[in-house]
Amino acid sequence: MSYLSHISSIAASWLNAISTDGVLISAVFALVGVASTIMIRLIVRTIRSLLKRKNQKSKVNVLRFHSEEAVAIALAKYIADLSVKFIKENGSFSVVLSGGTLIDTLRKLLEPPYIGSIDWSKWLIFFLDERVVPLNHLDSNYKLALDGFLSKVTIPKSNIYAINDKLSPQDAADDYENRIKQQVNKSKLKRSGNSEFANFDLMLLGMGPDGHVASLFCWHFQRFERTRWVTFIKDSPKPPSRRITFTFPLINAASEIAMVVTGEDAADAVKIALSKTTNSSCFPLPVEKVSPAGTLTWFLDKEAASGLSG
Ligand SMILES: O=C1O[C@H](COP(=O)(O)O)[C@@H](O)[C@H](O)[C@H]1O
Repeated sequence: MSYLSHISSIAASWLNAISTDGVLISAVFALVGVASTIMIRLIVRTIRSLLKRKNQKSKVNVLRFHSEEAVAIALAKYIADLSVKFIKENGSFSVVLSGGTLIDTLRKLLEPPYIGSIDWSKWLIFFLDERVVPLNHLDSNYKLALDGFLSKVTIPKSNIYAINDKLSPQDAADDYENRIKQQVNKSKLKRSGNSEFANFDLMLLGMGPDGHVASLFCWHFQRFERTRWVTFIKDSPKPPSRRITFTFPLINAASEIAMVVTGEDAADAVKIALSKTTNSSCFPLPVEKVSPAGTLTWFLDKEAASGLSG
């Protein structure tokens, strides 16, 4: 790339020789040289990252069940099997939880055989997104997970990474991102092979009827974030408005993602995402940007899958 600066300086010296105002012309050429070098670097970097993303093809499984109960049963087995696998491989199992209906769908893990056989002491829990409210507030995803799941298993408290609820959305996002980075630096979490981002073992995602995942919504720029690990939103279309959220690069650096979707409300978004039909109002839907380094497994009940053929 430096040949551009070189050419600019040769041209500048020619003009310098023929111009009475050579200093000005040299400065202009030097500036043009620097600007074009920067632009070419940016273009090359963008093309490289687009190619990398194109090459990152997830393995996708779509599992359809006759009822929400059957989804809950299959999900528990899938999670328990991954727990054994990752604990064997890494000595720990890093799990990222969504809020919403997902927490109730985890209920079969609280029953035999899983409750007694899973090595809960090795689990590390993070939150995919969180509402910036006190942790004991009814809107808190942490409270939802604590009441419905975490208080009923023996995961050490120090392995549960709640957000700092005393901070503003921006500071809470920075703080959560830094805490995840610290765990990577201490090797408690792995780093992704393809990127700088943390590589969580399993992310459990829910999806809203509008196709949002985490707190990444249509018509909101957070879903285009490329460098941050965790970002914030102050005008979430779904209340409460102030939230923090993992970004897509961090989500897509995961080894396994389960997309757990139940109920008729979600059928349109599921159809758009899985039958690749286009959607005039928001393209692509946030859920369509979920494309992990590893495997994406959809868990759908009959209602959620009702728009799919077959
Ligand atoms: O606001 C949120 O919504 C999504 C979807 O929730 P659901 O109740 O429709 O399953 C959830 O995944 C996210 O964590 C939450 O903050």
